[in-house]
Amino acid sequence: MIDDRTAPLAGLRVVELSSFVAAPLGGMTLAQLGADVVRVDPIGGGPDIGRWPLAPSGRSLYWAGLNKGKRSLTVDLRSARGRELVAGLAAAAGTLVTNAPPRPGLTYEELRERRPDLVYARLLGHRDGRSAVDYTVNAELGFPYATGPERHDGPVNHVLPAWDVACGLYLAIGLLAADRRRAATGEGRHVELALHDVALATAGNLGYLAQAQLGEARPRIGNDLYGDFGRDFGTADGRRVMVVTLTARHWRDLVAVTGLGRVMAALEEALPADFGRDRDRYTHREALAGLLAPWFAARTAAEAGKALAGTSVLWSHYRTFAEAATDLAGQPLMAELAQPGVGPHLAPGSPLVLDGRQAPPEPAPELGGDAETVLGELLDLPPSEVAALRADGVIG
Ligand SMILES: CC(C)(COP(=O)(O)OP(=O)(O)OC[C@H]1O[C@@H](n2cnc3c(N)ncnc32)[C@H](O)[C@@H]1OP(=O)(O)O)[C@@H](O)C(=O)NCCC(=O)NCCSC(=O)C(=O)O
Repeated sequence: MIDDRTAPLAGLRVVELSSFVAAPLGGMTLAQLGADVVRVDPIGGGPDIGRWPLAPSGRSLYWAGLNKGKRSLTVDLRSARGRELVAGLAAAAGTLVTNAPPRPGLTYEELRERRPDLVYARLLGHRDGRSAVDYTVNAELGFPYATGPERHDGPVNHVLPAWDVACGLYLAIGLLAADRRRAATGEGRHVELALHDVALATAGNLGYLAQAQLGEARPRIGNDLYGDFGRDFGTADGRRVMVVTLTARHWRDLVAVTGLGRVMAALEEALPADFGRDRDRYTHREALAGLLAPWFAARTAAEAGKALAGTSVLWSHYRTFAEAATDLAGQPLMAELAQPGVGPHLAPGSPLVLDGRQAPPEPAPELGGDAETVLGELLDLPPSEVAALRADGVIG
């Protein structure tokens, strides 16, 4: 159970009209900090209800993973009665988070009439309201042309939906900032965030867009680290190790552990170069990698790891998801979760550690499974009225 120490948002109620990654992650982040988050979906589920990966039962592991610790209500959002019910819930909760296109009766302007101090946080694709997903935003901004093997011609997509993740967290921050202001002044707020803006801001914050404006093309460099020395090496047992040096100390340690001090010193003198400097390590990365590769090739991954473990060098074995899943029991973030429809498995709680404590994972709700408690607590509806709404097809 989430306890007081790990639930600083206890008392905050949020209605979430969402689907896919970003907005559900924002809502889950709030729930993991103790907020009461009610996800509202169309009857039968939103567009993400069956999204892969699936459990053998057919239940979506993606949906279960992104909706942990929430309550669920399903409503006929196409009917005026259904939307009226959701508007009442949003007004009662006082806070709404959404990435759905606004429906009549559920726009900020309409809801604010009912609840003047409403905090309404909305994720858009683009600023102007056009839809977008991580893949399309990425394509628009250049990342797929800077990703992948050096001699590859076309774009390379990334499997990590980075903008969705960043947006979910930004959405939670924006909502909490508005809620903080509301607590001080009583004012509500309309918070908007666009997936495209988050990606554009990040590309700008990292200097990539400034570099392009100044006329320099960012190269595609495979698994190499841009601007310093980092790449993968093959080991004697056919595995691969990622090695990164970011400081002069990391580089000194890598040279020492591989016994290449004299060779590197001779190369520095001959070039000339100073491998204590990041730009020199980057410029001469092919030569450096060529000298280092035999050390890795002569060792198993375990032997290389054992030698590197005592140094400041940043490194890791490459593993598949299947391999990473073999030692989850040792991770303090993970705890056994009895997820209905999926069965017991190890799932992450909140990565935030508060006074040394972490909120463990809570199961995702059964779709539509909390109608009685949600409508009873937020709208004071007795069970007979909830049953009537269900009989009329207004709720699922
Ligand atoms: C999520 C979207 C791409 C979905 O595209 P849309 O064209 O809006 O979908 P459709 O109209 O075809 O949706 C079919 C029905 O589902 C309803 N619908 C659509 N989106 C939602 C959400 N978020 N929640 C609840 N219901 C929804 C929609 O009203 C329709 O209902 P009826 O009218 O009743 O039929 C877009 O809404 C969008 O760009 N949202 C803002 C940005 C965003 O969240 N992008 C995805 C991030 S996650 C991501 O990138 C990823 O997972 O990958």
